Amino acid sequence: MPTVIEAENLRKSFGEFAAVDGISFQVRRGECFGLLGPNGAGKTSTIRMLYGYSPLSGGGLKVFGRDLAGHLREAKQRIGVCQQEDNLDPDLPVLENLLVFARYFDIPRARAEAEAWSLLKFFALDGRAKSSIQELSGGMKRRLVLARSLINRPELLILDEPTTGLDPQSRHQVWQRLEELKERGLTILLTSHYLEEASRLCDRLIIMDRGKILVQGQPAELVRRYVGREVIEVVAPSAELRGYLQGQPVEFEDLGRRLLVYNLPGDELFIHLTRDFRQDGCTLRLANLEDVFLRLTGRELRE
Ligand SMILES: Nc1ncnc2c1ncn2[C@@H]1O[C@H](COP(=O)(O)OP(=O)(O)OP(=O)(O)O)[C@@H](O)[C@H]1O
Repeated sequence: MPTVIEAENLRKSFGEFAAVDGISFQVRRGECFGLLGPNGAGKTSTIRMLYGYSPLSGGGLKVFGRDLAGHLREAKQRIGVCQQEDNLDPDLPVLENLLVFARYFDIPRARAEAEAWSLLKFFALDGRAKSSIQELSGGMKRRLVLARSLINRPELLILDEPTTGLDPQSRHQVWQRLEELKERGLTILLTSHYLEEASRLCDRLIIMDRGKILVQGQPAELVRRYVGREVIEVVAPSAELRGYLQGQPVEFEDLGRRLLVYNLPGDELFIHLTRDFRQDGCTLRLANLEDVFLRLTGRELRE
C-alpha cells in the first residue's frame, strides 16, 4: 500500500526544549493513524509540521511521496486540516464559512456551492446553512470545522483532537462521520488523548510521551502485548490487600487511590480478592490503551 506520510527522526524544538524529539513513523494510504498521548506529549507540534504550519527543527518529512518543504503549495491542495480550536469566521453564516474557505483553493463558485451543500448534509447541518456561528452548539461548530476541512476533497485529513470538549453524544456523532469517511478510503491522521476514540477509529497508532514514541502498532495488539486481556481494578485499596498482592506472582500498578493488577494467571486471584477483600471493591474489566500507557510510564494518560 502506498505511503502518504513518511516521518524520519522528526524534531521540533523551542529554544533548548525538544517538544518532538526524533520520531519516525509512516502512514499508509487509506488508514486511520493516531497520535495518542497526554497533554504536552508533542502531538500538536508533530502535526503542525505535517501540514506545513511549522518548520521542522530536524529530520525528514515526505508527504505524498515527496519532501514536504519542496512541494508545500501542491501538498496543501491535497490535505484537509482541522485544528483544535474552532477558528470559524463569526461574521459569516454557516454556508458562507464554507464558501469563503473554498476560495483559498480556487474552487469555482458553482462547484464550491454543490460541495458545501453536500458536506452540510453529510454533517447534518443543512438545516443550519443560514444560521450565524454564534447560534451553533459546540458539537455543530466542530462538525462545521470538519466539513470545512473537506471542502477541497482532500486525500489526507489531519485532525487535532477532533472531539475534545464535546459531550458524549456529539462525540459519537463525529466518530460515526469519521468512520464513514474512512470507509470511503480517506487517509486520516488524528491526535487524541481519548483512548476510546483512538481504539475505535485508528488502524494503527503511536503512543507519545515527552516528545518521544513509546510504542506503535495496532491498538488491540498493543493492549495484548503490554497488558494482557483483563485487569483487576481496585478502588481505595487497603493496606491488607496491598500486602497480600506483594506475595502474589502478578504485576500491579499502585496509583494510591487506585490499584491495577496485570498479567492475571487465571480467575482465582479475582475470586479470592472479591471473597476475602470485599470492602476493597475489586472489579474485573478488559484491558485498554490507558493501561498500556500506565504500564510503560507508571503515570496516567489523563492526569
Ligand atoms: N510555541 C511554543 N513555544 C514553546 N513551547 C511550546 C510551543 N508550542 C508547544 N510548546 C511546548 O511543547 C510541548 C508539546 O506541546 P504540544 O502542544 O505539541 O503537546 P500536545 O501533545 O499536543 O498536548 P495537548 O494535548 O495539550 O495539545 C509542551 O510542553 C508545550 O508547552
